[in-house]
Amino acid sequence: MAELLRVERLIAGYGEAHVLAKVDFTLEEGRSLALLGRNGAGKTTLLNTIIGVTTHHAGSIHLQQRDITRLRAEKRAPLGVGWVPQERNIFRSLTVEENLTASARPGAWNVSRVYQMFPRLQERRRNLGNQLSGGEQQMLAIARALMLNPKVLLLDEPLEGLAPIIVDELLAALRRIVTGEGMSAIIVEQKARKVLPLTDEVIVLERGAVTYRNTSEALLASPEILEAHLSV
Ligand SMILES: Nc1ncnc2c1ncn2[C@@H]1O[C@H](COP(=O)(O)OP(=O)(O)OP(=O)(O)O)[C@@H](O)[C@H]1O
Repeated sequence: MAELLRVERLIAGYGEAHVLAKVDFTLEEGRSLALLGRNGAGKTTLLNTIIGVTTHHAGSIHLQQRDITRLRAEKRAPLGVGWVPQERNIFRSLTVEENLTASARPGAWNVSRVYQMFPRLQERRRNLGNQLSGGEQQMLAIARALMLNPKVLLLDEPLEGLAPIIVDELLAALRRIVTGEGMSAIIVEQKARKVLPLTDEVIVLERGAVTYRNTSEALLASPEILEAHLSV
């Protein structure tokens, strides 16, 4: 399988502060990665560094062999870095459908395909962003990122703060997106047992460094390791 993303000896943070300490990992095309770690471990900082909004200190990031380490954030999205931030940056004063078409790029994902993935969004297509429930907003944030037809989708705690029934609905959609449609993805999550069943691989961050990597299946089968790294 072809290499999609390669992060090497990456040191990054905010201003002078170093949050990531020599992070290394690779992601192949069509594969998905769970990014786990306790609060403050640096998960969001790693996603922010891949999208290009932190201070780079050392190391490199390659997307399909292209060095994007020093590329500005706005140049990375068109190259295929799709981002679903924790705060779900939807346009609250636009309708669902306007949100979807506002920044769409041509490709396999279009409005009808994302409506198939999220039928609730089709039902709500004329509603404004601010009229949606938290779960619907999260679906819209993911759908908007898909409309950019990215090469890799970066999802920052997509299940956070949602009711259990919505969590299950979103997990089912994410499973279809990453396993059914073969979308490459990195999913940051606190709830390891929710995200491991739908990802191929996992890395655990502790104090900005990768302290564990394996297949998701292997980590799920090792409760003692889950406990040691994550206290879950
Ligand atoms: N904008 C910022 N400026 C300075 N330091 C920051 C900033 N954002 C985060 N940090 C610091 O970077 C470290 C890692 O935070 P980060 O948000 O990446 O962790 P996380 O693993 O995503 O945690 P959480 O699960 O709580 O979101 C923390 O010590 C945090 O205080």
